[in-house]
Amino acid sequence: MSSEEVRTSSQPAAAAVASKTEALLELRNVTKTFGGLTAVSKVDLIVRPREIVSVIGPNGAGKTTVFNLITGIYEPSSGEILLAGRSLAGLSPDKIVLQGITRTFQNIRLFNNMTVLENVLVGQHTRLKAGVLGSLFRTRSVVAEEKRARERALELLGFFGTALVARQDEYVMNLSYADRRRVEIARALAADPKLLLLDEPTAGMNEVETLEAVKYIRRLRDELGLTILLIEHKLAVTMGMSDHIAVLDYGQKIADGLPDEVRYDERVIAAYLGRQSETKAEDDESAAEEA
Ligand SMILES: Nc1ncnc2c1ncn2[C@@H]1O[C@H](COP(=O)(O)OP(=O)(O)OP(=O)(O)O)[C@@H](O)[C@H]1O
Repeated sequence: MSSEEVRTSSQPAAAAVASKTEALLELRNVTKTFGGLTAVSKVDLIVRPREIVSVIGPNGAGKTTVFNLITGIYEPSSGEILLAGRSLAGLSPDKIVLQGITRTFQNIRLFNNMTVLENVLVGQHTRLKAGVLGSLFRTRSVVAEEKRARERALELLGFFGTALVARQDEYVMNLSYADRRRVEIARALAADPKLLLLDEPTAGMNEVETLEAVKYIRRLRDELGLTILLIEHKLAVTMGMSDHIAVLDYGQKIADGLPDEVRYDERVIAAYLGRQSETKAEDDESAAEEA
């Protein structure tokens, strides 16, 4: 698929005004080490409201670690992460969700033994007020809150059309891969985020499903006003919809710019080609060993 095919509707919208707008998310000189390994090294990143920003890079470049740092799964070894100017230091993942950051995962993480609707309801739990006593005695306010939560969950499923609403009582394990990705996004939306992190939202999808995903990611920004940071391996997808693209290699940010700037950046080309030739050399070595 060419980037032209993906770039079907709006051009990156926020880039023109980006330099004048305050950051929603800011990484300042963020480093994460695991023992002797530096997974993320002195990374700066700015994501402004209503931007779609991609983080790309070869395998092992540090992309997922950046997501885990933003969502509080890991603490930076040094540096700072701010949301709307406020540091997220020391906040647990739950508290970071309450600040307005939610995510999806590279390997879809849904509760397979729960229905589509129940999975989306789980996403709202951080926002529900019912305490233990209220839930036990099912007070009127708890019943009303549950009703509102179900309505909201159905509304979120409806964002993806009528198909998932019709299958609200189906176990998620019976859904197609593409539908499970949609349910995971609906669950992330249920916590009412400002910033949505999508970890490889089109992984495992065919070309038609990928184009569909590109459209709804744009709609998340255009209709729900969300800011989106995504990791994506399909370069045509990122090139077609990103306001800017940050490129990581061995934990360092080696480029950050408009799609066309990044596409022709010599360091970026070298990083991708370098890793490919490493992989090829490893393949050749193991083939030689096997022979
Ligand atoms: N919990 C951890 N403990 C030790 N090393 C880790 C841990 N998490 C990540 N790493 C290492 O940090 C580096 C960056 O990994 P990361 O998963 O962030 O890369 P990535 O760019 O997301 O890769 P991929 O595209 O393959 O998912 C790798 O060398 C990885 O082995």
